[in-house]
Amino acid sequence: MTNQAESIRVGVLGARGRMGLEVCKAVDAAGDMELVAMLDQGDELFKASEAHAQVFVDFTTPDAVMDNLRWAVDQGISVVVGTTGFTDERLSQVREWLAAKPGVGVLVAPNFGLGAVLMMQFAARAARYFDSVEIIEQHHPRKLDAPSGTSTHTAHLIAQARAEAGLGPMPDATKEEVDGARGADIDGVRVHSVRAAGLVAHQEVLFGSLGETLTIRHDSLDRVSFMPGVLLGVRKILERPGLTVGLDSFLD
Ligand SMILES: NC(=O)C1=CN([C@@H]2O[C@H](COP(=O)(O)OP(=O)(O)OC[C@H]3O[C@@H](n4cnc5c(N)ncnc54)[C@H](OP(=O)(O)O)[C@@H]3O)[C@@H](O)[C@H]2O)C=CC1
Ligand SMILES: O=C(O)C1=N[C@H](C(=O)O)C[C@H](O)C1
Repeated sequence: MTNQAESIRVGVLGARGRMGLEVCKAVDAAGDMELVAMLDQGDELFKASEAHAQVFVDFTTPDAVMDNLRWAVDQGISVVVGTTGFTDERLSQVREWLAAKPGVGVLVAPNFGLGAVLMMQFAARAARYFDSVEIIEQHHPRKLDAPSGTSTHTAHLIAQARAEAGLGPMPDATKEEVDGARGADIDGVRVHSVRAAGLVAHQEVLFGSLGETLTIRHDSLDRVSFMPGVLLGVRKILERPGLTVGLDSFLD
């Protein structure tokens, strides 16, 4: 661990998990950060305030993340969140907590892969030009949730772009003979979740119109792919009070 005067003091929640382990390594290797707390299931959160963490990074579970956030915001600690499960209701709740703590920032990013952020931006841009669009997300089989946070966020962006362009429902005469055969319906966009050994995190957005298709695909082949985005979030969150959703505005 480094200990420089200017270092950002970082605590990691979910530190023994797949992402948490990678984040601990990345923070430890970053010259401008100090890894001051590594906490996982069963550890007491107060240890992070004793360690004077300025920023928490949370990669835990959808069940755990809200309690962690509540605690951190109350303590005046900013948080970079990768954990999934953020509904509009949850985001409103976080905004409410932050309203009482004006200097504190929370970044909730469905995907920290820079390529994945671009994939979502490209999909939102393409959405107005095509009659049909479906999302196929593919992940490792130990993932706890489906559909993925990334696919849900992409579906919201696409639905918003289609609505702004005045597009109606997509053409689809299919009667679903077996429940789930057509995937989940998220804001009118079908999302198909694949889970298979060997995969890490992958997503295709398939657009179609008469006589043509466009496929936008992103692959995270290793969890190191998320680290530049996580470190960027840690560096910027202290200057961004309030709630930020998605890494996009941190990349400008
Ligand atoms: N935004 C992004 O770019 C990415 C987001 N993710 C998301 O991040 C989350 C974590 O993924 P992943 O690392 O693969 O999952 P893991 O299951 O490998 O890691 C989660 C860790 O959090 C621990 N944990 C559970 N509850 C608490 C708690 N209350 N306090 C502290 N730690 C706790 C778990 O312990 P135990 O196992 O004992 O329960 C586990 O060690 C998921 O929601 C995933 O979708 C993943 C990759 C990228
Ligand atoms: O659980 C994962 O692995 C991932 N979760 C996030 C999601 O649900 O979108 C981000 C990435 O896809 C990896």
